[in-house]
Amino acid sequence: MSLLPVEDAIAAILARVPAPIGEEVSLSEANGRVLTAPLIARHDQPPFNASAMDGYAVRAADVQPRAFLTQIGVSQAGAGFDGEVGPGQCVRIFTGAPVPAGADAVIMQEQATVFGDNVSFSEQPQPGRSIRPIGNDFANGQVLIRAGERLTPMRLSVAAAANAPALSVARRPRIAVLATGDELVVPGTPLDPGMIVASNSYGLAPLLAPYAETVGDFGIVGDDPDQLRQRLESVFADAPDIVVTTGGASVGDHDIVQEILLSLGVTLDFWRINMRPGKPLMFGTRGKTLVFGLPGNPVSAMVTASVFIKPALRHWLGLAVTPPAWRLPLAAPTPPNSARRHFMRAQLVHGAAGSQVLPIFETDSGHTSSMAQADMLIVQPEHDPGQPAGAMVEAIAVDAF
Ligand SMILES: Nc1nc2c(c(=O)[nH]1)N[C@H]1C(S)=C(S)[C@@H](COP(=O)(O)OP(=O)(O)OC[C@H]3O[C@@H](n4cnc5c(N)ncnc54)[C@H](O)[C@@H]3O)O[C@H]1N2
Ligand code: MOO
Repeated sequence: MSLLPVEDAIAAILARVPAPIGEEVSLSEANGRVLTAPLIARHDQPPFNASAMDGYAVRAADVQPRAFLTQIGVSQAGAGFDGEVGPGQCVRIFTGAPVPAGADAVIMQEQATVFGDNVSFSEQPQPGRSIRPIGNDFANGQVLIRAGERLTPMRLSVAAAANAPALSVARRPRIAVLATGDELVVPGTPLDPGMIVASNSYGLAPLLAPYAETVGDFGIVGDDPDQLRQRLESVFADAPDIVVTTGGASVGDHDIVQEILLSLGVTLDFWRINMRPGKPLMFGTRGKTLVFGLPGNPVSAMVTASVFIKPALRHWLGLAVTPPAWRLPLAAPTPPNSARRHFMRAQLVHGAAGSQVLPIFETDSGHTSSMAQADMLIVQPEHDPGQPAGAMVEAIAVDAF
């Protein structure tokens, strides 16, 4: 049986992902979205020379020890001083207020001694002192956030400062999730003999949600061909962009997901990857809909979603930068690997030696409690002989977007 290399599978998936489509959203709805058009400044920021301190706007050359300047007015944020500061004069000014014409420095009020309208200063400023010059932050026409970048709270703050009420961001896919298996019951159900709680969808939905417009949970369906066909028909009738099934992906007599998908018009691109866990992953398309058939084992489902669906979703959104694979020293040795690439559960640990990655030695793809401890997946190459503690290894951060 030939197994597809991981890179080939990712390439095959990315080739099916459509180009990003832009939609306008208001700033308050844009967090986490990915820009499809650059954010370009439409004005200089600050829009005027602004004071960085509460104090006095002065002509720097006029400030001499024991000399008094005459205060001729006040400039406050939102209400600047209209006149000009002449020789021997100063203006009371507050943080963020426009620096009046004639003044070329601001002295903070802690350095001032005031007698009525006369002010002397204990500091002799250089021109430009405590002034934020016009355009110092950004200039009209400057690209502030590029297309393909994800909006974060800090970037949204800049977008608002640039006076953009709405942004063009990538439309997110609508995702449908369906669990298959006769043995499955929803969480909270008393377990009859042979039954298993269906957990996969509860991990997959939040894993995929940050990239999705919606993640619809189509529940559990048994391994009966007619029921599975009917349920998948109703999934496709909802016209999702991406369908994710779990279970029934392997070669057993009840593993009928592939057969039913094919009968419903899905074209299969591949089935079975040279990896563990997650070997029986299948991927295809039905019209414009991408279809991922994940293995039922819970660790296999979460690992294949992380390794294959996440990159597809990033590509869908037009994200320009793929997250760098971490290179971290091992906190403990790894055992030799088989011919399949191993995505090894691991923990990120921080100690005196810095950050290290600690392998979790559980390899059972049904072992959920060890998965719950993992915040990294060490990418162990095919036929890797095993590495000593301290060796640098590649790892994927489970929570990385
Ligand atoms: N003869 C072979 N048998 C198996 C092979 C193989 O190559 N030859 N591959 C194994 C591998 S690797 C995997 S992975 C599994 C994948 O099997 P399926 O995708 O067909 O999954 P199921 O048989 O339906 O379930 C496997 C396991 O996971 C539990 N499960 C299923 N769905 C859920 C769910 N939603 N939540 C929680 N747990 C779930 C299910 O009860 C089973 O225990 O096949 C191997 N077999
Ligand atoms: O690949 Mo299966 O997911 O190892 O158990």
